[in-house]
Amino acid sequence: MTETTATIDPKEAAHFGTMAADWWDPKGSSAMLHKLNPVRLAYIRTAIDRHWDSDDHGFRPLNGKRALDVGCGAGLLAEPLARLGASVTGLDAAPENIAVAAAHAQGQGLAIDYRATPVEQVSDSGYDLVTSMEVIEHVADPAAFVRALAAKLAPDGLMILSTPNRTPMSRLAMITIGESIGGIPKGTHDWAKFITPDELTALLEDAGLEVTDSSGLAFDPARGFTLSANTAINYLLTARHKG
Ligand SMILES: C[S@@+](CC[C@H](N)C(=O)[O-])C[C@H]1O[C@@H](n2cnc3c(N)ncnc32)[C@H](O)[C@@H]1O
Repeated sequence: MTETTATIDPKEAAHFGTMAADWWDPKGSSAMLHKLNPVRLAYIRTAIDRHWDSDDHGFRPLNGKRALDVGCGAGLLAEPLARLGASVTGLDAAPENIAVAAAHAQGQGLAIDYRATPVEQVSDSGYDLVTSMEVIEHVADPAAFVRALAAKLAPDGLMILSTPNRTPMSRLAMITIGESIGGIPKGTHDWAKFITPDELTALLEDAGLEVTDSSGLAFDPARGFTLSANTAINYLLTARHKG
């Protein structure tokens, strides 16, 4: 079993490790993440273009940039970041996910540095982009996790996080419906560990960052996930070093 560290809860790592084999199947146990991926990629792409004023970089706005995706699973976000030109490092608590991620990237001809290493034990830093999508609600110590993410971010870097809000609506959508008929494996979420935007903003500020943008991720059965002002279910935050 994966060891407990400041940020890794071994029970969470074991749970997600059981999902590794069908992670890339859009109808498999990670179906919800496949549904989220296009909309969060659109958000990230806009944030990148704004942050680096990269209109002129065309299809590869992350050329020459280093990206760190923490809690990468089997690489649903890491691979598009590599295609946008970044040199990508992906970390995950579940070694099974890292094995599937590495094999998948190789099959796609993508050179991604995948590691089953806790973020606080990564020795290099200075990443231009740090992402962690749908992860903080699964870590052992959210404050230590955010501090460790912040320590990896370059002085002018960009951090983007997404996570479920802690509201009656998120309990209904992500657990009551999501884990019964919504395709999310049972036991994936503990509502009490969900973090509100204000709580996450406070953790980021304590880690020396400031939030520069936020968006809700709303769901409706006809249109799927969309960016929205409504943060009741899930949301994205962009942050950078203060000052
Ligand atoms: C819901 S999945 C999200 C995967 C990926 N970020 C995505 O959105 O496609 C959560 C992932 O975080 C990983 N994880 C949980 N706690 C972690 C930690 N403390 N450090 C790194 N990865 C962690 C799990 O193993 C799992 O792969």
